[in-house]
Amino acid sequence: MLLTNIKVPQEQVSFLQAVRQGLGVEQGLFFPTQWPKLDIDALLAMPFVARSSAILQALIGDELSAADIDAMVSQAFTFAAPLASVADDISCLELFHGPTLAFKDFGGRFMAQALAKAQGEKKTTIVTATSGDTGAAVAHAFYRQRGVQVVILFPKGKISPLQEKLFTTLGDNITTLAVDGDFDQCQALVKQVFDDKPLVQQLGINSANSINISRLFAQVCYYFEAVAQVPAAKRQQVVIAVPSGNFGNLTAGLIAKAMGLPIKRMVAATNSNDTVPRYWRSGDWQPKATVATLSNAMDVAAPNNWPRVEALLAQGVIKRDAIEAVMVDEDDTVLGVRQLYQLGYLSEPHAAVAYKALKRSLQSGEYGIFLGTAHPAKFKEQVENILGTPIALPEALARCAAEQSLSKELPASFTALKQQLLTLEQA
Ligand SMILES: N[C@@H](CCOP(=O)(O)O)C(=O)O
Repeated sequence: MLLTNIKVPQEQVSFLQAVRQGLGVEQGLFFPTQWPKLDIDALLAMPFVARSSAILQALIGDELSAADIDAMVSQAFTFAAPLASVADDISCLELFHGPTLAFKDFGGRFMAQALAKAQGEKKTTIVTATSGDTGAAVAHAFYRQRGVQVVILFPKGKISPLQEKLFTTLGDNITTLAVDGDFDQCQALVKQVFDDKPLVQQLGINSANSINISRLFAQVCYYFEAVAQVPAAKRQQVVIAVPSGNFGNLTAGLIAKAMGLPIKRMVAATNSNDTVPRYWRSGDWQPKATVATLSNAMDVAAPNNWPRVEALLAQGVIKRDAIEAVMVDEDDTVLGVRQLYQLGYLSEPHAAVAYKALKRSLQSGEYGIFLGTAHPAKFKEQVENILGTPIALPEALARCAAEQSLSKELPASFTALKQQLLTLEQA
């Protein structure tokens, strides 16, 4: 399967080249122009890992053997994505049963497998920006991997304390930089690194953000797993609400739909950082300064993956009415966490945003799924404040909670970042 640079379509690369390179020229994202059509009923009858391997084989093509892809998926997807019933015809797809308790484990771990195939042990420096969950997933997926240095940029003081502890306490080949700025500045810095060609060459620069297509392909698989768990009689009525920040998760769902998965509608749920819902209404792309919210991982003003959504629309494989864009403010987020708790379901602000957006969108006869992108305990303080009840820590969080953060501070400046990267190379 060839991937095309969305900005510079003459640049076309294979899957492994896209994995190796990360970003195309002029900061263009790689994306396929065609989508494989699959036998959906046969796929939905398969177990998760075997089905995911079949999906990824169809997306990647014959550049990797079926046996290789099987092995990669078996190594990466070692945890489940269960659908938890919350109310009549509403369920939460729980994507937080991996090692870092967030949906990013699917993509981060699969990318580690894909990069090993693409690069072997060739020296690589993975520069990644996080607004909360990507950082930990990437750090754990590449921790102590030979030949790989990971540098994670996060907005200082703007992610939850436990999200931060999960990746800033590891050390070894994981360097973490607390940037004096917001997530968008961190992401812009990562992209700027790709523009410095001598630096890219010298350090073997890559990114494990959803910039890298392997991250997104992996995420397509859990949408199939969601629909596979819906009662057969309801499968043509599925509406999925996605807590959206950088819009990789929504893009992965739309890819699944483009491949034939019966998803009636996708609801892009944002917090008050509502560039997309405003754009969807007005046609004006007007990112505003980021505001800090309870759902901090979605505090993104200029979602990186939006050009990929536009590409799917331009390809004609996704119709405009298949996407609804809904903003959920802070009061409604709090209400969502409380209402879910009253229904007997412990949740957290990101899932609550998706739940509230789903409730606004869902019509009679439809079956609603909202994505549970992170474990509630990652937002212990916020959830305890909202519910007034103590939240127990799973082992992964309890282990790192007491450890010392090893982060260094960094101004939001490319020169300062470059200096850090070069210092790391000399160490
Ligand atoms: N919400 C993300 C931001 C980075 O998104 P990515 O999908 O491009 O890695 C986070 O939690 O870090």
